[in-house]
Amino acid sequence: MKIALLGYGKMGKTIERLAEKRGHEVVLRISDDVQKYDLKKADVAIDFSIPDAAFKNITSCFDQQIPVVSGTTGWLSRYNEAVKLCKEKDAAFIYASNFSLGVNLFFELNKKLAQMMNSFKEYSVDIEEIHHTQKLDAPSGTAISLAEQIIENSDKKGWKLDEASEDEIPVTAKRIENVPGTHIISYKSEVDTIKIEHIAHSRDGFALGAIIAAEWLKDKKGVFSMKDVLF
Ligand SMILES: NC(=O)C1=CN([C@@H]2O[C@H](COP(=O)(O)OP(=O)(O)OC[C@H]3O[C@@H](n4cnc5c(N)ncnc54)[C@H](OP(=O)(O)O)[C@@H]3O)[C@@H](O)[C@H]2O)C=CC1
Ligand SMILES: O=C(O)C1=N[C@H](C(=O)O)C[C@H](O)C1
Repeated sequence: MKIALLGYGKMGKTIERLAEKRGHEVVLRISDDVQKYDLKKADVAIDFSIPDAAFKNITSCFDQQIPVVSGTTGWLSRYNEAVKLCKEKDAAFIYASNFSLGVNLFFELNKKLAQMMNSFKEYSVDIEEIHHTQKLDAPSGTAISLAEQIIENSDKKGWKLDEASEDEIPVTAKRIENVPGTHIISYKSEVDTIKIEHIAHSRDGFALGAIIAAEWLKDKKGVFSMKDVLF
C-alpha cells in the first residue's frame, strides 16, 4: 500500500516505521500548509497533523478521491461538515480520537461501567488525562470521547474542564514530560473508589491502529469508525 502522511511529526514518523515493517511504502510526507499537493500516487492518506490543518487535509483527500484516516484531535467542531462533504464526494473517511486497540476496548468497558454505575448515585464520576507537554489541545480527544460515552449511558448532561456542576463530568488535563497518553476514570464514594485506567507505553499502539484502519479503508467508500474496523 502506498501511503501519504499528512503530518510528519511524532505520529507520522512512528507510522512510517511500523508501516514499512508491514511492507507498505510512504510516498508523500507533508509537514506544513502546502497550498496544493498531489495525492494521486498514494492509495491512502493518514492525517496526524495539527488542529488547524486537519479539516483542510481531510477535504483535500475527498477532492482527490484518496481514502483518508485521521487521528488529529482538536478540530471536531467541523466533524459533521467533513462527514457531509465525504458523502457528497463519494469518498472514504475514518476518524478516531484514539486508534489503539487497547483504548477501543477501554471505550467499551467505559460504556458498560457507566450504565452500571448510573443506578448508584452515591458515586461521583471524574476523568483525568495525562499527556506530554507538546500537546496542543486540552482535554485530549480521547477524554472527550470517554466523557461523551458516559453521557450517552448515564444521567450526566455534559462535561467541563476542571470545575463542573452536579450533572456534569469534571475532566482534568495534566501535562507531564514524555507521557504518551494516560486516561483514568474514577467513581468515588465516601467509602471507596472504583477506577479504570488506560496507560499507553509508547505511540506504537496508536500508529498500528491507524495503519490497520488504512488497510481496511483502502478499497471502501463511506464514513466509518474504529468500531467498524475492529469489532
Ligand atoms: N487518534 C490517535 O490515536 C492519536 C491522535 N494524536 C493526535 O495526532 C495529532 C498529531 O500528534 P503528534 O504527531 O504527536 O504531533 P506533532 O506535533 O509531533 O506532529 C504534528 C505535525 O504536523 C505538522 N503540521 C503543521 N501544519 C501542518 C499542515 N498544514 N499539514 C500537515 N502537517 C502539518 C507539524 O509540523 P511543524 O512541527 O513544522 O509545525 C508536525 O510535524 C495531534 O492532534 C494528536 O492529538 C496523537 C496520537 C494518537
Ligand atoms: O496528542 C497526543 O499525543 C495524543 N492525542 C490523542 C488524544 O488527544 O486523545 C490520543 C492519545 O492520547 C495521544
